[in-house]
Amino acid sequence: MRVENDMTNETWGRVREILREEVGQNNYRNWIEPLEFAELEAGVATFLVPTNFMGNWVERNFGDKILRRMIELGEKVSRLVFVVAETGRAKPAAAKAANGAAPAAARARAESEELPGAPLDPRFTFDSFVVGKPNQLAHAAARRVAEGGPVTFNPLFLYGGVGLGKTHLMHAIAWEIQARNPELRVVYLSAEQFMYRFVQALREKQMMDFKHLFRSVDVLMVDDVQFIAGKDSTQEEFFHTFNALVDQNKQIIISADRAPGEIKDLEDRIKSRLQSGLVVDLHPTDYELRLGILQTKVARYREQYPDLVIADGVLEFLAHRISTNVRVLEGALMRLFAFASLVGQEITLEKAQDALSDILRASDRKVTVEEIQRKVAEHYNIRMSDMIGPKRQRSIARPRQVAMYLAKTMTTRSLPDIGRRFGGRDHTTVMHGVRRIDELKVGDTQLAEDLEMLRRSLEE
Ligand SMILES: Nc1ncnc2c1ncn2[C@@H]1O[C@H](COP(=O)(O)OP(=O)(O)OP(=O)(O)O)[C@@H](O)[C@H]1O
Repeated sequence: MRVENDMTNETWGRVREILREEVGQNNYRNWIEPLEFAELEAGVATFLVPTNFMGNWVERNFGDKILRRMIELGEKVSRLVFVVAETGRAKPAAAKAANGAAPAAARARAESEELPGAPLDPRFTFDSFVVGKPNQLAHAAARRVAEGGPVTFNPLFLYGGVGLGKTHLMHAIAWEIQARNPELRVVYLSAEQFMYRFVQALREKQMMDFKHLFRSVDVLMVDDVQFIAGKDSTQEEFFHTFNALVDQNKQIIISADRAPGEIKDLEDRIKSRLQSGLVVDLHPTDYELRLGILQTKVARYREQYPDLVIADGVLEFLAHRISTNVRVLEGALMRLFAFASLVGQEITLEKAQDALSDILRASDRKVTVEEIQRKVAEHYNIRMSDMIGPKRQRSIARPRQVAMYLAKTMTTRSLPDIGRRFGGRDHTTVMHGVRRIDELKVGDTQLAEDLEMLRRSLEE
């Protein structure tokens, strides 16, 4: 037994190192590092965790990964068990959590109480949320709710496509409320977790406890509520919880991937309840917001790694080329950071394109140069033949440059290739055109708007 445990301790050390790479530094610090390996007996590996919630969370989110890696390293393990450590043994996750972005009191509280919620991500605060046109309203509403005061919007319903910041905003609200009012019981969880807890309570005949727990919170936040569509008894319970809390004037915040009315298989009475407060959506990101997010993240990263050098134009290129989903954008940036730290060199546009070729391909909208030319010609009311013809007067040349610019930023075509498609022009002419538009758009808001509008309609 002793020998086996020593071996496993060593394996666990190696598994942790692999997971550090796999799940990222923040996840690692929050969830993996605080785990304490206890023993491996009869195929069951036991870990000590600071709280039940943490155990559940790790099991659900990282259990498979841990198990797989242990097996790969030769351990005879078939199951993981997470046991709450006696006080003072394992350290609470949040006390060691990432960059200190979240208020310390709130962190301590979130960990210390057995509320029925999921842990909050310390990175998701208002501080780290970049505001732009597409998310302005959602952000303002979230701020208002987080500031407390009389409950005016109930529920606050946030919706939007994948990776646009719904979860981030919800966590930010939770952190802020807890920082302002540490005595409030704020519970954040996904609709899936709500169902999981509900089913567990049913199975273990603890419905009274379940009801009591959920009705005793001050702020309830349920993420991805579309998940309960079609799940009748969970919907029913959710409806009752919702009503009980609203009756007590407790704040409810809900998110989903679409507007309440568009969630299929959701009971009408729930739809109408969800619509009864404030419904705001997070629009797909635009170029400016994407660039803002990239710049903010690079600035943060540089605080830790001042040696990072990213050439001019790289972030602009990414903001142009990567889809509206912020998660993909972040993934690309993380890859660049990793790349930079490995090769220790400046990240040029070329290197970025190289390192991110798969991501760029995946988010390639496959717009053709010809489509761009047509769209631009239509927009500026010039003929296609003029777009590729020799005329040089400004009323023709400027739209042509706009089209060249869009061709360069929206397709993977090289400059000579683009030149060929513009009536056999030289690549330096294309380069000049692209640069000219790049310069002009800074001071010329009309041009900037035209570009955005054209891009959007080409992306559709
Ligand atoms: N405006 C923003 N500023 C900074 N980071 C952002 C912003 N919007 C999104 N992000 C980041 O993008 C990632 C995805 O965001 P989040 O998980 O909140 O998306 P979501 O809308 O909940 O997506 P899903 O529908 O997949 O649940 C997160 O890491 C988040 O921090």
